[in-house]
Amino acid sequence: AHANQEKRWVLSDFEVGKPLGRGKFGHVYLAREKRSSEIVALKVLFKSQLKQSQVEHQLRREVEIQSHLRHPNILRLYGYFYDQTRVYLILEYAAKGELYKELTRCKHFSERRTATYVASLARALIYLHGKHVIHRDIKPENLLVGVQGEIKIADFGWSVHTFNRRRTMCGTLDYLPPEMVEKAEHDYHVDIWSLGVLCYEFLYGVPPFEAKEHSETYRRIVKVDLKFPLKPFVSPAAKDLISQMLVKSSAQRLPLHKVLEHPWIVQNADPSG
Ligand SMILES: O=C(O)c1cc(-c2cccc(F)c2)nc2ccccc12
Ligand SMILES: [Mg+2]
Repeated sequence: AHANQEKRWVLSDFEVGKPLGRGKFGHVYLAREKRSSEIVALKVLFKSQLKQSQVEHQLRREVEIQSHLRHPNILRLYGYFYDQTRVYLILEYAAKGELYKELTRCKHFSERRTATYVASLARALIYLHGKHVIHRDIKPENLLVGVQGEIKIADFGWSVHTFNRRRTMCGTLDYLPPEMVEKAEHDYHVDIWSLGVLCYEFLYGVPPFEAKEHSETYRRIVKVDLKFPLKPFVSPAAKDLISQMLVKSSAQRLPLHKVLEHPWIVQNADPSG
């Protein structure tokens, strides 16, 4: 099935506005679809760059996966089109932008804000896993914030359907669980590990296994060298949840539905998400 391509989109269907950000393969612009006046984010990717980086298949997979997903905490992909030199993705516009910029500004988030984000992400991951999709790249850079402050998972570039699990990886190791850094087979439990890393980073402002050298981060991950700083203060209940997610054996990690039932989440997450 095509990515809900009932309609053949063309660039002239849109009024293109200010740049929202730039990624490795091109820029994202604010845009308005002329007929509906709908505001969207138009992600423009250069074919030359995509070819050079050999990610065409990954992009097609990202489009195929994301276009079929419907969840309040997953960024919508409405469609795509391409011309001679570029591929365009028509994406939901997340009005409050990139979460990592907010985390940098605030240094760290409160327990209530963190628990609300973690609960929303757990629900989104339950939905994703229910569709046999693992994201594999859950990190602040891939999280956006909607106009109501709700968190949205974006960038499905590394997501896969569970049957074809690829072991190639790039970028920071910080979020990868032991089985991925050890290049063992891996499954949807990887997203539970990354959610635990995120929860820690939201509360402390730094990821749990951060180190100067890649080799040191690798050692800390495979050893699950988890330490909780004295500052900022974080409740024992929060540490308990993190400790139950950052478990080396993937099958022993707290299942996502149990994350939603954890006392710290129940007591701190805003039900509206
Ligand atoms: O010229 C093309 O046919 C073309 C199509 C697509 C493409 C087709 C569907 C979905 C999607 F996300 C991308 N990506 C490309 C990347 C590099 C060079 C050419 C192409
Ligand atoms: Mg990304």
